[in-house]
Order: sequence, then structure tokens, then C-alpha cells
Amino acid sequence: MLKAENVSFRVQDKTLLHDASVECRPGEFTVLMGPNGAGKTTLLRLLAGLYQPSAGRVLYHDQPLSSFSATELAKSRAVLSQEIQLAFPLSVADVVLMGRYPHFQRSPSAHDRAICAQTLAELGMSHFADRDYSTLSGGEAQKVQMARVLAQIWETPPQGHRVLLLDEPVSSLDLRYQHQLLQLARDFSRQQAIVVAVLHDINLALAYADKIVFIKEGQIYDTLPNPDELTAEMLEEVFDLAMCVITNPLTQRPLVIHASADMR
Ligand SMILES: Nc1ncnc2c1ncn2[C@@H]1O[C@H](COP(=O)(O)OP(=O)(O)OP(=O)(O)O)[C@@H](O)[C@H]1O
Repeated sequence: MLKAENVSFRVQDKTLLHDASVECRPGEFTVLMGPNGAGKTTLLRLLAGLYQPSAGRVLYHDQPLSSFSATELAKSRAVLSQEIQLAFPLSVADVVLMGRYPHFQRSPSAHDRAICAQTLAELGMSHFADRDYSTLSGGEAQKVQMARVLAQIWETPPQGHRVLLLDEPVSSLDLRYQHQLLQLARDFSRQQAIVVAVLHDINLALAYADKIVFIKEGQIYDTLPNPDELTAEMLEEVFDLAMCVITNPLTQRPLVIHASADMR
């Protein structure tokens, strides 16, 4: 279990997140949603241990996240950030291999390379292995970064569960790959991994999330353990848009349609 207990995060005199509590369980795909600047990335980075809470605590397997060493964490917790810039030229294969850095000393084993080849294949990117990463399109680069984080936590550690934290992982992907990547993330959670993703598309969240956490103005507005119970009223409050929840004729699941705030 990965758990935030009453966490707050302040920078100088500004509170970016206030008193947030969330529980992310193995086997579960949790989605964080909310308006721009609400605090989603801040919460994800707190869950990752990349930020230290100003108040409250983050627990991983019932122990403070801060009690784990960086190397220990890197073997079981991977983070896909929004913008990734490389300072020097690398091939796609080398970028994916970066995910294996916590697992080898001087040079990667055949096993490390095999895992990287497999994750690149999972993302349909094998044929890009030798390409200069800097020449990739935004969507291609996003798929390669997903292959990198999957390679990092491909194997379950002897104790505990793997944690995959994804910040807007489909922002550059076409519709088909948005579904493919989220399917992959959900399948990954089903191997008893903890998966948390920040998404902006409520319909994708509804299609893939086991739990949706809504964040607004630096606070958790609501947590929906069953996304099918989503109401238009709640969405209107969070996003300040006119919303309607209908049934998707293709899936028979809830589908959200929206219009400008003037329609409310
Ligand atoms: N280092 C910082 N100093 C001051 N303000 C910051 C800092 N980092 C983030 N913020 C502010 O904190 C707020 C929350 O940021 P965060 O990145 O968590 O939002 P978000 O919900 O992920 O937004 P988006 O949907 O736009 O990505 C924003 O208003 C942001 O400008």
C-alpha cells in the first residue's frame, strides 16, 4: 500500500497542497484529476518521494517513504514525469536502458537488455531502438519514456509491490495509443502493482480507473472508489463546466459530455 496521510506541501509562503489523504492499493489503478494548477503533480511527486511533505507523511508498506534509500526506491518505484529533456544525444535503446541503471553496476547484463527490448516491444517501438531519441515526435518520445519506466520496475522486488506513477502519460498520444497505454497501465496494476496516473480526460479516467481522486485548489475535493458513481453535479463543481453523464453506446459505461460554463 502507498498512502498519503494528511500531507501538505508548502513552497515559501504558498501552500500547493493542503491536508491530502489518499490510499493506493496493489492491484488498483488510481487516477488523479482536476483543473490546471490544482495540485495533481504536487501530490504525485509527494507519493513518489520526490517532494518531502511540509506536514503529514507518505507511507510505503507502512513505513515512511523517507526511510527508504534512493536506490531501494528506484528498484520498485518508477515515475514518468511530464517533460523530459536530455542534455546529450542518446539512442532510443539507451534511453530505455536508463530505466535499468538501479539494477546494474558497471554495464548492463543480457537480462537488462532483454527487459528493455521487451518493454520497447510492448509499446510498439522496437523498430526505433537505434534512432537518436532527440529526433522522435512528442508521441514517440512519450512511448519510449513509458518503456523506460516499465523496464525500471519490470520485476517484482522480493518484498513489496511495485509502484508506477504517471504524470499525464497520454498527453502527446493519438486516440488509439491513449487507450493502448492506459490498458497497459491497468494491466500492470493487475500484477499486484500500485499504479497512479494524472489524467485530464474524464472519459479515459472512467474507462480505466478503479478509483478517481479529484483535486481542486490544492485540496482533495472527493475520492470516488467506484467511478461509475460519478455525477454531473460533482464534475461541474470541480471543473466549472456544464456536464452531463450519459451511457456510452459502445461500452454501456458512463460517458461524460460537456459544454461551456455559460450552459450551466
Ligand atoms: N516551486 C514552486 N513554487 C511556487 N509555486 C509552485 C511551484 N511548483 C508548483 N507551483 C504551483 O503550485 C500549483 C500546483 O501545481 P501542480 O503542478 O501540482 O498542478 P497540477 O494540478 O498538476 O496542474 P496542471 O494540470 O496544470 O499540470 C500551481 O499553481 C503551480 O504554479
